[in-house]
Amino acid sequence: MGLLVEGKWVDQWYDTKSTGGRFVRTVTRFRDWVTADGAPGSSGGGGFRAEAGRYHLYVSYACPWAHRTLIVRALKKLEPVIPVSVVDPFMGSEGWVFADHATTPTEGATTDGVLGKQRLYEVYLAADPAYSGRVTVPVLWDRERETIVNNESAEIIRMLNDAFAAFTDDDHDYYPAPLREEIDALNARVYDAVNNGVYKAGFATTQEAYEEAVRALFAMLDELEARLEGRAWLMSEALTEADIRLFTTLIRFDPVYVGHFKCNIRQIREYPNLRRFVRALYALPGVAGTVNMPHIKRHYYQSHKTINPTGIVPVGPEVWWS
Ligand SMILES: N[C@@H](CCC(=O)N[C@@H](CS)C(=O)NCC(=O)O)C(=O)O
Repeated sequence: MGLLVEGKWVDQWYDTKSTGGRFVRTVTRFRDWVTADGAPGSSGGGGFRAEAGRYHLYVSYACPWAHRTLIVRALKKLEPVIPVSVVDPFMGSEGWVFADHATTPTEGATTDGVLGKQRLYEVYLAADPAYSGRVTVPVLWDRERETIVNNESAEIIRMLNDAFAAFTDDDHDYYPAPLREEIDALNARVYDAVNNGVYKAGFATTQEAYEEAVRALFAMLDELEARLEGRAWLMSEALTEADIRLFTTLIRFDPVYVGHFKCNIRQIREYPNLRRFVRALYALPGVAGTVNMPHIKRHYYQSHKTINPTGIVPVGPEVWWS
């Protein structure tokens, strides 16, 4: 685990000393947009026109942020249009690495299908040899301009939703204009309390920071449980990106966050509506294939040695989501 500093890899764990034991996630750096005609998107420059085979996704099956992109890619039937490379779930001293560089590769991990690199940080350096910052998944790579278009999952899923309409017969809109304000408002709260909330609880290094995060997390889960009463999805009958963004945290919750991150006031399977919601989203065509529990469990329990020094991966829980 580490980061790049002016193009050099430095092996270091998250610094929480300067933030009172609180884990603070840094802002992502590559912010260009793929659009249908190559016009600039809401941030960054233009020149990234949607084309089949031009863009490549680097993901980890373990990562909830990367998982968003895999789900939208599957639901939009973009698998043939945007190929994927999958890093090994174990994140050690060199950060994310590909299957050919992993000590004990986990089934489902792949090599780097574009550049043939062995470590994900080398992909970042190929885009910017002087890059400083965290080396995270997901990454959307442009084969033509040989650079990273974007490494922010919230933006990548919007590109997959609307830039590639010419390459898919799926016309479902996961970010429909009339609901955008409501989706954005809910996303912000779910991000803070739930998606990032589990990390704030798990990576906290003071009791106070942990309790603050865990209480806010469960207050929000209780609210979401109430919101889902009598409705299929967060925005009522329309499946939107807000559901996908919540799902990737909920599917990891009982197997990982309850134990590993100490988010243990309740489990998701004890919430009738959240449980139904997870099962319904999991059952959508293509989604089950994006959920790789061995990668998810192995990543967290084995990579975070400060939290789980033995690296033992729990056997349970029993599967309730399918
Ligand atoms: N804001 C980013 C966050 C991505 C992220 O933090 N990914 C994690 C994996 S779950 C990662 O690659 N972490 C490596 C690191 O922080 O060094 C996004 O949503 O795309």
